[in-house]
Amino acid sequence: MTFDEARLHAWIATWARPAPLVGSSGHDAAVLAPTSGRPVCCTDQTVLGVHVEVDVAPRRFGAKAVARTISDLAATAARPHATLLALRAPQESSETWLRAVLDGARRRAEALGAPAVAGDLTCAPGPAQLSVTALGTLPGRRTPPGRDRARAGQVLLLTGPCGGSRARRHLVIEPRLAAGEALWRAGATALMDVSDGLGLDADRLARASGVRLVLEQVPIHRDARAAARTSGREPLDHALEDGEDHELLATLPVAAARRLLRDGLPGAPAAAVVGRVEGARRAQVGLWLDLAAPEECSDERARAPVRWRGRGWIHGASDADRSRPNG
Ligand SMILES: Nc1ncnc2c1ncn2[C@@H]1O[C@H](COP(=O)(O)OP(=O)(O)OP(=O)(O)O)[C@@H](O)[C@H]1O
Ligand SMILES: Cc1ncc(C[n+]2csc(CCOP(=O)(O)O)c2C)c(N)n1
Ligand SMILES: [Mg+2]
Repeated sequence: MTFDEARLHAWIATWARPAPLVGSSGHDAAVLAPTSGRPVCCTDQTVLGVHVEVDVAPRRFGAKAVARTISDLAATAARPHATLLALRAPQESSETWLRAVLDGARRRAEALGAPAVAGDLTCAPGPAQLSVTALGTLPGRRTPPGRDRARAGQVLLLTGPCGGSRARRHLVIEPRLAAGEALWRAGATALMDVSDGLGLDADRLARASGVRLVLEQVPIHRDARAAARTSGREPLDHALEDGEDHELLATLPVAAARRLLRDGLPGAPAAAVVGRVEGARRAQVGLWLDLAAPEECSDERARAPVRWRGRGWIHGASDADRSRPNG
């Protein structure tokens, strides 16, 4: 069997009723029970050949699409509530494959606390694509976190090591939901997930906030060291440029960061303070690296931070100009 919307709808109708849904299943739009907290929403497209290899296991495709969307809720300190799944695939896709994509997505969504409440199916030539919209809630009244809210004097915290995600981790993303909420409650103002590369995303955070972000250490994932053995690139560059780590970057007061790390950040045992936030004139805004260990640097000038000039993932950029997004 190939793509047949009617058959797929009939199969979807057999799914268990999702908890947040109070309206009719299979209706034009899903009506949900009221929730406490402020509504939060985000959406991400996951495209075969762009975000996953074309021969990916279909359940993994579905699961990744959901997890990477929900990572944006984690980056907002929000609690997941529901998801919508929009699948587009070519006619020749087997029904078994299509069902597996949707089932992988549905199960991951359920496990992350955001059952799939609605969606859409489209048959069209070209690569398959699953677009996931997530709804969540932000508790309390505190100002929401924003990538534009880093302030001079804060420190930069990263929830885990980066790099080498393509080997495996990008398919099994663990959104840092508990850590995101704990960071925000502890006083983090800027929060962001690392999807396009630690360097590029930290640079975006710095520019959105109008500050100079100084990275003093880069926790390198063992997958980055493994990737470097065959890529000819440094493990540090893998950590700064690979992306799809889905760790959180946060800026917060130093005392709050120390307290959180002492008590343990939930779901993020390898979290660490990795840098500092400085006020800056316009020309200094962005990400800077200050990675030299003090004992290796008797000369004070050797410790002068250098501007980060690496690469990251920018859709539409060719390999040649994917770097230096901001001049
Ligand atoms: N088509 C669009 N319409 C409105 N806003 C958009 C559109 N595309 C992107 N944006 C906004 O631009 C900003 C950056 O988008 P982007 O998709 O890069 O998000 P991200 O969080 O950086 O990436 P990721 O989804 O990989 O975590 C977000 O605020 C997003 O909502
Ligand atoms: C087949 C294949 N090719 C390349 C990559 C790497 N990759 C794709 S998108 C992206 C950034 C995040 O995307 P977005 O900005 O859309 O959130 C990265 C690092 C992959 N995972 N699979
Ligand atoms: Mg994000």
